[in-house]
Amino acid sequence: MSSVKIECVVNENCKIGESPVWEEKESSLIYVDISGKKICRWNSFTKEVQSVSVEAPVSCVALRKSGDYVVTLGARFAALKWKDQSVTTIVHVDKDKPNNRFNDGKVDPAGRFFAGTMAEEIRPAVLERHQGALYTLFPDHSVVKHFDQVDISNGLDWSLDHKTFFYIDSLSYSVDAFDYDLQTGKISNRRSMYKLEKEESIPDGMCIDTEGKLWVACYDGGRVIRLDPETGKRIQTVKLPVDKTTSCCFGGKDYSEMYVTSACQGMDDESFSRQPQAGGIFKITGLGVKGVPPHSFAG
Ligand SMILES: O=C(O)[C@H](O)[C@@H](O)[C@H](O)[C@H](O)CO
Ligand SMILES: [Zn+2]
Repeated sequence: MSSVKIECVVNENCKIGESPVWEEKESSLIYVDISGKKICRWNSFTKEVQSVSVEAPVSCVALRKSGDYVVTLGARFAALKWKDQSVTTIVHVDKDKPNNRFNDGKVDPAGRFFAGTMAEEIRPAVLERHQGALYTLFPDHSVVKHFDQVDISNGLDWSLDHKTFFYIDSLSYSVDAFDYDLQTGKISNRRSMYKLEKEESIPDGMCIDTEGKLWVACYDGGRVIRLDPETGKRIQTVKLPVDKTTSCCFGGKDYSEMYVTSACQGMDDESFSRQPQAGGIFKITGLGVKGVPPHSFAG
């Protein structure tokens, strides 16, 4: 554990960096800046960042089997063609709630795109409560709503045996588990797996490693924590040089590096001058554990 190293690989101040995804064929990390309204791609060889700007908050990006990407843009699922810099709407959700937008999302092991919504924030973590819901976009472009009454729909991932779905509604300060049916994409039997401690602050994005342990980025906690779903205990804490750590994924060679996104929106000048890398992308090496490659949307 003493060989853990943290490096800021993209020293640009995303307003809300989110949704890091490793794209093996490009040796790149893709991610979004939600309120910066752009999708970014950092090439790990050239160290260059390319980006596509869009006209609404873009809260997550995922790979697509046919190539290119799917994103959540405002309250829409949309297709992104990188070369053309074009986005086309697939489905619009929460039409009765014009103040809602999508937040975090991820593709399940069968190629379905899960993403949840929230009311737009007045300032970080302050918003109209219970306005969000969790949705799945199926490969045939049909949409299912799993539940509503969500505050801030956030991190999600699946267990290695695909029998459990892990999910975070940030303002519950809990990492929850559901039974997962990979055949149908249905979730059931919600329970809390881990309750955050006060200093860990707000649970945000998360990912699973090859030992089946969960890594959760703690917004305002300046850390990622490693949880054991079997025991419901925290087994490791890795602190970062910024407080607003938003999400994490594994990438790089054999998925042995962890990438962490962060935010600077809502910081005052004083805290920004103390944390000039706020909103940057960080690479953590030396964790001694690998991650699982991301799945691609099958539609
Ligand atoms: O990054 C996200 O998932 C949200 O879009 C953010 O707004 C933060 O989670 C939120 O501010 C913390 O409560
Ligand atoms: Zn998030």
